[in-house]
Amino acid sequence: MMGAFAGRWLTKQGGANGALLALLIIAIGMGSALLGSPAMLNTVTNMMTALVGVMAIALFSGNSGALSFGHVAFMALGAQVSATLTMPPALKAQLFPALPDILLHFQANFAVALVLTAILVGLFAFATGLAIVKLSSATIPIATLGLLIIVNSLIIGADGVTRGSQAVYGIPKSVDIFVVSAVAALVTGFIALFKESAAGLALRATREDEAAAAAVGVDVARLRLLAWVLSGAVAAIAGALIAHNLSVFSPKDFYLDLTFSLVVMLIVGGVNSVSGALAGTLVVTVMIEILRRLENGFSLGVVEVPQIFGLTIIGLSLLIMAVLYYRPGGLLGYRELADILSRRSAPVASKPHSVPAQVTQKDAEKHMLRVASVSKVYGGVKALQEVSLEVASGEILGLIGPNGSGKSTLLACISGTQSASSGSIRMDGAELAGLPAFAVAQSGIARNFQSIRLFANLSVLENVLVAVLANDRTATQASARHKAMTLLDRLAIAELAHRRSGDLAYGQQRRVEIARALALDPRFLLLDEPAAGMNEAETGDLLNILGQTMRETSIGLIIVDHDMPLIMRLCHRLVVLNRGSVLAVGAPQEIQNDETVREAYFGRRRSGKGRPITMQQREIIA
Ligand SMILES: Nc1ncnc2c1ncn2[C@@H]1O[C@H](COP(=O)(O)OP(=O)(O)OP(=O)(O)O)[C@@H](O)[C@H]1O
Repeated sequence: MMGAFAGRWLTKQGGANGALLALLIIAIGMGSALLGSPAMLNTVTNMMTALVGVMAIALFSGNSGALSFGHVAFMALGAQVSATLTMPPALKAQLFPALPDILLHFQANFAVALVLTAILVGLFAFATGLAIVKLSSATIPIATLGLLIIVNSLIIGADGVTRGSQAVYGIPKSVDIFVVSAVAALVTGFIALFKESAAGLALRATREDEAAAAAVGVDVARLRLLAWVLSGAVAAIAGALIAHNLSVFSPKDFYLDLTFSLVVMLIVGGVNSVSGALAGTLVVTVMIEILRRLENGFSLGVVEVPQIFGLTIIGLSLLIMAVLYYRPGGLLGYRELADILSRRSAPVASKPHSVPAQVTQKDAEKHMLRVASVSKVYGGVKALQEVSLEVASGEILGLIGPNGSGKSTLLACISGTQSASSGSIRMDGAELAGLPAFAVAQSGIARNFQSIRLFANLSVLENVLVAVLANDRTATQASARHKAMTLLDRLAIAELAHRRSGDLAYGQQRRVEIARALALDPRFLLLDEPAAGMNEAETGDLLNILGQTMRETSIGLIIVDHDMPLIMRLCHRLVVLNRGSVLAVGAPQEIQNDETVREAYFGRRRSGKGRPITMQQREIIA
């Protein structure tokens, strides 16, 4: 159990990057303790507490792609809770008159309080996260800002137990440069590990494309909730560190100003990189120190510049605008310290593993996918009307029909990307209609998308790894990598494994998408125009790959394509859709000679209604 857990969490890259960043943080902390002036020591201590807050936001926002303005609320709660847990009862009685007796008399040391604070605020994050993770990446920032405002108001309102808007003082001073450096190093190392873990990788896939991630079996909401809770607990630790460093705080210390500074640090360094979060914190801290000194007025030789009110905040605003304009990905973009030190701007290709020929075990068991009377209505558009079809293991079913006849909609309904308005979709008797896309994928139905939807900023290997890890809970990172490399080798793209998938040529991207779908070990594969945009040679290669896959596995395939020669050569049976209904079903030769199909196409042409028939459609009626 522990072995499997570690196998999914620990990666060489995450470990190396985490260790490097942790060492750097310890070096900065120890360097300032040994060599720095008291003022510098103070600045570095404050920077380390801010760093823990920045890392908390990086954990959620960097991996999920949804920016949070609400984490300072968890910091406020962290400060409040750890102060309450550590202060002497007599002082608590004076400051918090309405505090329940049990809390009044409970007094823990800092280490115990820190753990309890992380757990309690983590539970609060869980409760709030249940709603927040259901929102889209575009609406999460505003919802999290709302959370900050609500928590701030609640803290001020509950003055009997929080001291309201007044300062809480007398908090034991338990934090020095050594404590804060150790905590910051641990937190940063943990977040670097999380980023490369199975959960972190899947979360980064959802950042790139939620629908595509769900289609390979990733439960987006569950992973976002995990990251939200972990990051809430880390933010609470940051708040506790601030309280026990300064010994005093008030709610205004944990509000919009701090939120703005932390978000600036994160964006300046690069929200998608843990090393970037550290770099941003260093750069912005130095800048704040300089601007604060200049804010009170300074001399430029002959010219005396007077006090400039708000210079610090103006400077930070200009900095963030400049970074967003010149380097939208922040100083480090997607790069990590470990990549930079090994001089890799992007990971380089490695030799593929020696791989067995067989990817998926040939399954003796026969599976059936049955679509019965499925309809789909979009507003006033009846995209599908009472469509029924079935496909068996090992069968290749071609789904053809004019543009807009409902082919993509049918694939979307089967895969759970869209929910059918009515009807039933059963695999081996189990109802799939109504299941979310990730559950349909996990039950054994894989798909590609008509317009390619790769996780563009992940490597080719990572694209496939996400799918392997999401569908095999027992897979370790090592075993999943081996399987992913095997699939890439099968698709003849193993040498591209470490390239950023968004940089590949169209035909190569199509192959990555198919490898990613096969990584689910699917019982049925739904391919929507897999040959679109490919030249003749690429289409021929694809045909060979699909043919070989079908020979070696028992996958049932539904393929949509306008490339009639490909459909005719590949498919055992064809279903023709027309205006959302099944027009004909039969062997390719029968369909070619089918009067209804011929009439439907001729009819459309003669009447002049609808779109003109394509060259490929002309072939079917030729
Ligand atoms: N999200 C949507 N909202 C509204 N209407 C939609 C939506 N998706 C598809 N439609 C409509 O449903 C009908 C079927 O579209 P669909 O994309 O399934 O056809 P298709 O056969 O796959 O076409 P093509 O061959 O061009 O890909 C069309 O009239 C289309 O405009």
